[in-house]
Amino acid sequence: SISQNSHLAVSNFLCAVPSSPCSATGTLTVQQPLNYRAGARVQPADGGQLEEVFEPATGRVLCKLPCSGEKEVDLAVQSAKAAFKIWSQMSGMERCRVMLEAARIIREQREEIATMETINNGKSIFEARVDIDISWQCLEYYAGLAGSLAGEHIQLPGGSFGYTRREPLGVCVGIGAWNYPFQIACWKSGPALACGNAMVFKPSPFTPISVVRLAEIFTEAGVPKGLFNVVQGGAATGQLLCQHPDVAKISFTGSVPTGIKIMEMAAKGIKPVTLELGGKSPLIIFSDADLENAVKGALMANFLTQGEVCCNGTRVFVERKILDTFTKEVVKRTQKIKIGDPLLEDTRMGALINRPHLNRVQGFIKQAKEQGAEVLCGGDLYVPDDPKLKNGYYMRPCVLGNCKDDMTCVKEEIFGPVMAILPFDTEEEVLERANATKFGLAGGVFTRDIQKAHRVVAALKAGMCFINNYNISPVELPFGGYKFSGFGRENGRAAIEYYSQLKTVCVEMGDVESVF
Ligand SMILES: NC(=O)c1ccc[n+]([C@@H]2O[C@H](COP(=O)([O-])OP(=O)(O)OC[C@H]3O[C@@H](n4cnc5c(N)ncnc54)[C@H](O)[C@@H]3O)[C@@H](O)[C@H]2O)c1
Ligand SMILES: C[N+](C)(C)CCCC=O
Repeated sequence: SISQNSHLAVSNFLCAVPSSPCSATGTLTVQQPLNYRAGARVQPADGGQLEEVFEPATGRVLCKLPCSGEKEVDLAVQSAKAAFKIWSQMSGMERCRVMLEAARIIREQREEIATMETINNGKSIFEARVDIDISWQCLEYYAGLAGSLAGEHIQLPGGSFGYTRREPLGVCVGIGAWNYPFQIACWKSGPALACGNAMVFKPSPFTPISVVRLAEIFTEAGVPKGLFNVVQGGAATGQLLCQHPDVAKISFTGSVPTGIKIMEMAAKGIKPVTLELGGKSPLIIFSDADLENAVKGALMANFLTQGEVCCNGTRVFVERKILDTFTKEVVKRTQKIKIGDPLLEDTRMGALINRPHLNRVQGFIKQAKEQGAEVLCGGDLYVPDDPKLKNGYYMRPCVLGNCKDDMTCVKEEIFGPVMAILPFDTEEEVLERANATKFGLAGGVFTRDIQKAHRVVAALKAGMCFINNYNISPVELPFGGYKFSGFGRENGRAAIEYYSQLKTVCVEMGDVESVF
């Protein structure tokens, strides 16, 4: 069971006593407006096109979202600029106190935020609670670092010296994906605010709701009005943000094609970027692994958030000696995953984000079959008995056997609940195959041989590697990709590098020795 995982234990403890649910599936009324600027919810100054926002569990329209234009984007950036002047002058300890208060409020509102996230994203409430816990832990962690951010003092000849100052960048733009809406906003705002920056955040137009609550929480915690703003919209709004001359940095989470466009725009303004992009990560199971843990790990690596997870280990390489035993057990457990109303306590898989995405995932499975893969379980649409869920976007989690490395289902990111099992014979062979991908976000290995485990992860060309576990998220550990999966890091001390800049000061204590 998922509760065996020690990194989820804190969350599970809190899960045991949920406060009364704020809303049931099919009933949430979205609080409007959804833009947030200068410390308040605002209608966009030039809201143009309306986007429909869906509740994945039921398929109903939750609200219509006005996409912000140039004027609104500029107002949000100006609001952030004004707040930056105040926030950046505060001491790290002062920022720490405000951020700790924000973390406390998130904890207090955990059930309400998790419910909102579940209704808008479709993931199970069980998982949404874990996401919210990771979110407040992130703010707590960076609050802790805020007070200790410092430069260096360097002695030079004759009593002269130099020192470095770690300074904020200014107005940072955060652009998020729809799979972890609240958590992505915290992973970006945590280090950004700790370093003294202001932020304008644009969530995915599919999941615009919970981030506005984060903005309200920051205000309630005491940040200067305008320090964290939310601008709603899709690609056009995102472009306006990236191209704005007063934006100092862009932190993006999303797909590789959009990441490329973001980098092009950033290049024109010489703006630093963090790119958290897609993946097709390998999970390697050796025959000496603890089979029970390896099976659990494979499920964790593939089926969280309906498989819509960037770092999923979707290429599961299994040493041939244990292929049949492992596969049988994985299939058995996958078939037992409880699908349905994501707000029910025992549901472990909810609905995919929207109908086009569900169709896309189904298309990958159809193509996999055409290319010779065998569907060992699932892959078909799931229609829950509850009539209110009949238009939701559900499918049964799928395990594919008889996979080959050149199949589309093994090469491309599916971003759905589809695991591909691939046999291997030797360590050398599996490493070669595991690294034969344009992506490099994550990777994992299950083995009882400690030397082999470290040798294998050292050879994996991926930014986030797991030994004998998968997809846990301690906020203390840096997270980010190699190759087409992006660059820059979120979480851990490493993220500070990406939200600050070093100023060097050289101090002369003697006379100037001029060459002229
Ligand atoms: N590495 C990570 O940490 C991580 C985490 C979550 C998701 N992802 C990746 O995200 C992808 C799924 O998310 P998605 O479908 O929302 O991705 P996406 O690239 O379609 O959209 C991501 C965000 O970018 C915005 N956007 C789209 N076009 C833009 C443009 N031209 N300029 C500026 N902004 C633009 C979108 O509105 C959205 O807010 C998957 O590939 C997944 O692997 C990566
Ligand atoms: C919290 N997880 C499961 C590690 C996911 C991180 C974000 C990727 O989509």
